[in-house]
Formats: sequence, structure tokens, C-alpha cells
Amino acid sequence: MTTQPAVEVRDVTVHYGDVLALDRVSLALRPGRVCGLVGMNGSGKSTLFKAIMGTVKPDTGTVRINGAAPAAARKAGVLGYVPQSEDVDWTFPLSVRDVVMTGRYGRMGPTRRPKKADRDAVEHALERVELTDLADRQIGQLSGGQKKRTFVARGIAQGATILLLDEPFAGVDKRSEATITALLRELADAGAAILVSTHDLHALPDLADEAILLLRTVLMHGDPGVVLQPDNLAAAFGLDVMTRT
Ligand SMILES: Nc1ncnc2c1ncn2[C@@H]1O[C@H](COP(=O)(O)OP(=O)(O)OP(=O)(O)O)[C@@H](O)[C@H]1O
Repeated sequence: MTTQPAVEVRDVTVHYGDVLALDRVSLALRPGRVCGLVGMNGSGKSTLFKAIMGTVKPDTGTVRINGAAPAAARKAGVLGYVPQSEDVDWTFPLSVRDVVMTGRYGRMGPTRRPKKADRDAVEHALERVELTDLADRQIGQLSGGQKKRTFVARGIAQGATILLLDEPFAGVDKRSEATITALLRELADAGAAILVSTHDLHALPDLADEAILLLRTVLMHGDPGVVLQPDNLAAAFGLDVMTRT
């Protein structure tokens, strides 16, 4: 039985000025699945995340989140986003707990005064990513992996059913990588649809149920074992990836 897509991208093209970042991209993400997004630098991975979030507007094509527009889905708290580290201002005077609490803002109304349910959700999310001990630490004072786990916790506290993670394993220690990988599996098993970009091709079969090879457009979308075949990687990365150890 096929389930309804949680995310449906249809024929999406995005330009930044003269630069063609996405070229007629079509794909569907389904609940309960972890999908790995693989592509060389500049292949359009971050732009794809932004198009799904609705923060970059496609020139042509459509994005539907559970059948609705991305902005509506964002407002409803359906979409959780773990950004690339470079996109975050780590000097901002926020603790880990504060950042996780931002996942609850959509439910709080304009006063942003947390209720017990908000505080409980935040503590629960902190436990799940194993950051309870560091909850009061300023976010700049964390390791790479702890920073990523902070944003995963924000998505959990938010109750997001679609999680988009842009390079969550870049600059991350092995323990954080294992924690995040296990957590993504648990969240998918509980019904989340997950899209995660990664450069770590070796880890992909353990991480993902399916994989997308992106080079401005979707070259392949299928079983990680098939997508990672040398011929397919050569097409996506150029031949140099084949000779790298
Ligand atoms: N704000 C922008 N203005 C102009 N060009 C941009 C902008 N953002 C991205 N690009 C260009 O669009 C293309 C796709 O970029 P994108 O960041 O989506 O790729 P990526 O696969 O995420 O790369 P990386 O793995 O290096 O993060 C690249 O050629 C990039 O230089």
C-alpha cells in the first residue's frame, strides 16, 4: 500500500540571478521513511530544503506539504528544519533550552509565555537527544554534534512530522552521529518523513531507507544500494570521487 506523500515537489526550478540552482526537480517523501540526499557542493541540496520550507520561491513548479502550501505547513509546525551550521549565529545569547523552546513558539501566541505543556515538551526533547545536562549552556559553547542535536530537539519539541536536516553529520563526533542516526530511525518509525543531506556515503545505507542523487535535478531516487553504485556516483560527482580513498 502506498501512503500519501508528506512532501511533494513537482517540476521545481529555482534561479539565483543567472545561476540555475534547481532544474525541474520532482520528488515525493513519504511518512515513515528516511531519505538521504546526496550531491556535490553546489548541486542544489540547500536550495531544495529552502524550496520545501517555502523560504525560497520556485520560478516554476509547486511544493505541497501534506497537500498544503509550505507557508501554511510552517505555520502549523509540521516542518522541522536543522540548518547548516554556517546559517546559524552561534554568538546569539540563547541557551540550548531556549533554542529548543523556539520550537514551541507557534503554539504560544504573541506573548510567548511557555505553559507547562511547552516546558514538558522541551525537557522531553532534551532527554531524547541526550542534552539535558547541557540545557543551560549558551549555544556557541557546544561541540558540532551538540549543536546539531539542539536543533533536532527543537524539531521534536515542535512536534514536526517532517524533518529536514542539512548536513547534520558535518563536523560531528561519532557519538552525536550515532545518536542522531538512531533518533531519525525512531522518529521515522513513529511516522515522520525525513530528508537528510550528507556527504558520508558510507553511512548512508545504515541511515536511510532511500536515497536521492541530486545534480540540479534528480538523477536517481531509490534504494541506497542502487543509488550508490559507482556509475551513478560518477555521474553525480564526476570521476574524482571514484579515485578518492
Ligand atoms: N543566495 C544565493 N545567491 C546566488 N547564488 C546562490 C545562492 N545560494 C546558492 N547559490 C548557488 O546555487 C547553487 C546551489 O547552491 P546550494 O547551496 O543549494 O548547493 P548545495 O548542494 O547545498 O551546496 P553545499 O553542499 O556546498 O552546501 C550553487 O551554484 C550556489 O553557488
